Amino acid sequence: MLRIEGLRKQYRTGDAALRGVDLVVPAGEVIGLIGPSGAGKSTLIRCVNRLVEPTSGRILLGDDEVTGASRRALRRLRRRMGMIFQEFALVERLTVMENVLAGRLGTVPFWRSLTRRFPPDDVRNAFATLDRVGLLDHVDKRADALSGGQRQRVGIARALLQGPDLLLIDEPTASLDPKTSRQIMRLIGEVCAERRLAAIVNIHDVALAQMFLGRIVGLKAGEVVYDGPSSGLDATVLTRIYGEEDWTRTARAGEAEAEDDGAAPAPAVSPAAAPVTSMAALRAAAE
Ligand SMILES: Nc1ncnc2c1ncn2[C@@H]1O[C@H](COP(=O)(O)OP(=O)(O)OP(=O)(O)O)[C@@H](O)[C@H]1O
Repeated sequence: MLRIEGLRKQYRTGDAALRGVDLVVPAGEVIGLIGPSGAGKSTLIRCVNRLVEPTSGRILLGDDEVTGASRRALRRLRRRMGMIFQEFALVERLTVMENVLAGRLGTVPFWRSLTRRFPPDDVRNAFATLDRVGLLDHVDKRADALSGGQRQRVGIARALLQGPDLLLIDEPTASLDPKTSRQIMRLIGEVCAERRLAAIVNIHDVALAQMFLGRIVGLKAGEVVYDGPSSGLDATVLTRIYGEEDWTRTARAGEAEAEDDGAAPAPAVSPAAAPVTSMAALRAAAE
């Protein structure tokens, strides 16, 4: 569970990006964070893992306080937070498997990374995770040979391999076509439910958020102006969040049925150990 209490962020420039945000995300729940440009969505996500230092307030992951944690404690806490990015953040010249194993770099001893061997359990887990996200046939492909949807699946698998309690997901579908976007959103919802992960998805596409996420938090000028079911996102609420516009079509689009994407459901395990070609690149990606 993630708990945020009275979170404020004032940048040195004087911008008050967050003005007292309270939010609880239970294990297994994925919330959609929406709001106009500049509302504070990215700041909120970055405060949770303290890439941006909060000005005041408390953030707790389970029973552990993120705010005020020492550098060492923060490193440990960050391992429990998987990040998924809009631009995927893959190492282009490395394979799918190597990119996914990068999710374990924070936990393997340095000598193992030098010998380019990961513990067999990590490798088994990587195969099972790649199977779960539908990429088992692509483990040896280089990242730069993948489609956008496949790249995002690698990003999801890498975050999952960390064994996180929380996923912080920044615009996961911004560079994807509409059908692939639906597949990725569906996959995120499924894996979070299966693994009881809390997740925050920063998302601009309101209809997509409404279609796949049960709960929506609307930010405006650093304040939560809506926190409720996605079915409650009607024209009045959208006006409160974004301002005046004809919202009738957006609100209706979110009610449309999602299409089936045929994602592979059953995990299979392969025990082979994977050599890693560039540990420096993997470490860079993991930091
Ligand atoms: N590094 C920074 N230094 C100073 N001000 C910043 C910084 N980052 C963000 N801000 C300001 O904080 C406010 C919130 O920005 P933030 O990027 O969190 O919004 P957002 O909702 O994620 O916007 P978008 O949807 O466009 O990404 C804005 O006024 C922005 O100008």
